[in-house]
Amino acid sequence: MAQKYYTVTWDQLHRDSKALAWRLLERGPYRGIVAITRGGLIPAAIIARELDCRLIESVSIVTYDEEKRGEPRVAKPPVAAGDGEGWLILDDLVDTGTTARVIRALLPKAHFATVYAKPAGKPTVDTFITEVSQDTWILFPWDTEPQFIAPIAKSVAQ
Ligand SMILES: O=P(O)(O)OC[C@H]1O[C@H](OP(=O)(O)OP(=O)(O)O)[C@H](O)[C@@H]1O
Ligand code: HPA
Ligand SMILES: [Mg+2]
Repeated sequence: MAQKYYTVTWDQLHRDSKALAWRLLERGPYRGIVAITRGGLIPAAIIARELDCRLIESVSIVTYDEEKRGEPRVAKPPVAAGDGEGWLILDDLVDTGTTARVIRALLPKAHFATVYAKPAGKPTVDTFITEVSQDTWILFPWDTEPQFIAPIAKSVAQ
């Protein structure tokens, strides 16, 4: 299990994805967007809207079972993006870079961007917005829900 958690709200994800769209705008236009499912789907939808891009391809790469990393499995390869020339690949984050290396091998000429990045994955991504430490687990809004938290005075040892 990770040592720290970094909770991302829907609002924050929307803002960070828009910040990424601003950065990607100057590198465009793009032929289309490749969303890495599932985590890349929501950033891809937000960024496609901002970049006015209607052509969305999906690639399914399964690397984790909750916080446990396994061998990456391509459950659905790209069918429409050729060698990636002119295409933008989007994912929610790079952690170890395992998923990124698989997608780069499939689409070597595409631009690869993520909203969040950890140090080990940073060299595998072309553009990202926010970095968190390697021992931090990012909790995305689709993995969480608001719940009761005890008052600070009752949760620390007196
Ligand atoms: O840099 P890495 O160590 O490869 O980790 C990053 C990948 O792991 C997560 O996907 P996951 O395999 O959990 O699948 P999901 O997107 O369907 O949840 C995340 O969405 C990235 O795609
Ligand atoms: O920090 C993370 N959060 C959510 N999913 C992930 N997949 C790899 N690393 C992470
Ligand atoms: Mg993923």
